Amino acid sequence: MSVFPSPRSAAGSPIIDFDPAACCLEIEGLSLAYGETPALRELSLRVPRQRVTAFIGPSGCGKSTLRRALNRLHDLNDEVRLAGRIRLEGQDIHAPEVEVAELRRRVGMVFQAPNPFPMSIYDNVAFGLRLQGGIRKRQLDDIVEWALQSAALWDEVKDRLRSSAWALSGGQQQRLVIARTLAVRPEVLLLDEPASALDPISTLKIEELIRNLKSQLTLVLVTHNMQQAARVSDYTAFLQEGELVEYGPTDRLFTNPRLVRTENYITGRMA
Ligand SMILES: Nc1ncnc2c1ncn2[C@@H]1O[C@H](COP(=O)(O)OP(=O)(O)OP(=O)(O)O)[C@@H](O)[C@H]1O
Repeated sequence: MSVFPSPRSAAGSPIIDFDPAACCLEIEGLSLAYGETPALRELSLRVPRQRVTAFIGPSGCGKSTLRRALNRLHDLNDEVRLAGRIRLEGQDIHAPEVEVAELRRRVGMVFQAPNPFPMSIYDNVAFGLRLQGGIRKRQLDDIVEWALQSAALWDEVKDRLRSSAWALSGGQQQRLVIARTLAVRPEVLLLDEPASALDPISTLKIEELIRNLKSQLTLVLVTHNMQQAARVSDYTAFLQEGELVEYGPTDRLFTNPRLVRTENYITGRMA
């Protein structure tokens, strides 16, 4: 296809050969272009279940485009052309029987800037559950508490659940947004630079939370911050110009990269 002139690296697109049974997401030959401009080029990788996988790479390499593709946020952009396949637990996310709203419940997303809704702490967390309907008040209370506990926020807010979410600090707001996302029981949590707007202490709390959450679900972390990727992720995918350059266990990729392009990036020889 002419808009995807895929200049693959000499080493080819390296795939870690995870057993498909251990994978939550499988991306196969994914290419995506905005009009005539390619953003992802024949990208293939498997994201293992209940692990943290980081996508790193220079600005414009396609990290956010890939993250958006994972829960079909490009659907309404007529300019976008997509080829290849993404499977969630073995099912093609573009299959006609897949409902986009259900896909987005299963693949939750947390953005760079905390975006609590203009309502109480409780109502923020209950929001998605109320939309689903059919939940009794007592059950809702339990899930709100569980989600706030899971997001390591319960102790700080349990006495003011009816206060405005906007009265929380930035770090608390981001944990509230994570609680709101967890409340609908996603299988995957996509985090796009989740701590970049936060102070160092709030950042450490978010990082600890990410590490703890992998006992419950699969996490994908999109970040510019290589130290953060090194601290919290189990696997790291390095992207450049829309191509997957190298993918491997985080410890190995940062200490012993296989390709010069990766080494140049992680040692700061390339912006
Ligand atoms: N909505 C869009 N329309 C057209 N081009 C886009 C759009 N979004 C991204 N692009 C282009 O696609 C390429 C990849 O962008 P993307 O935002 O995915 O990169 P990124 O690695 O997330 O960058 P950053 O780290 O700066 O956020 C870039 O060339 C960008 O200009």
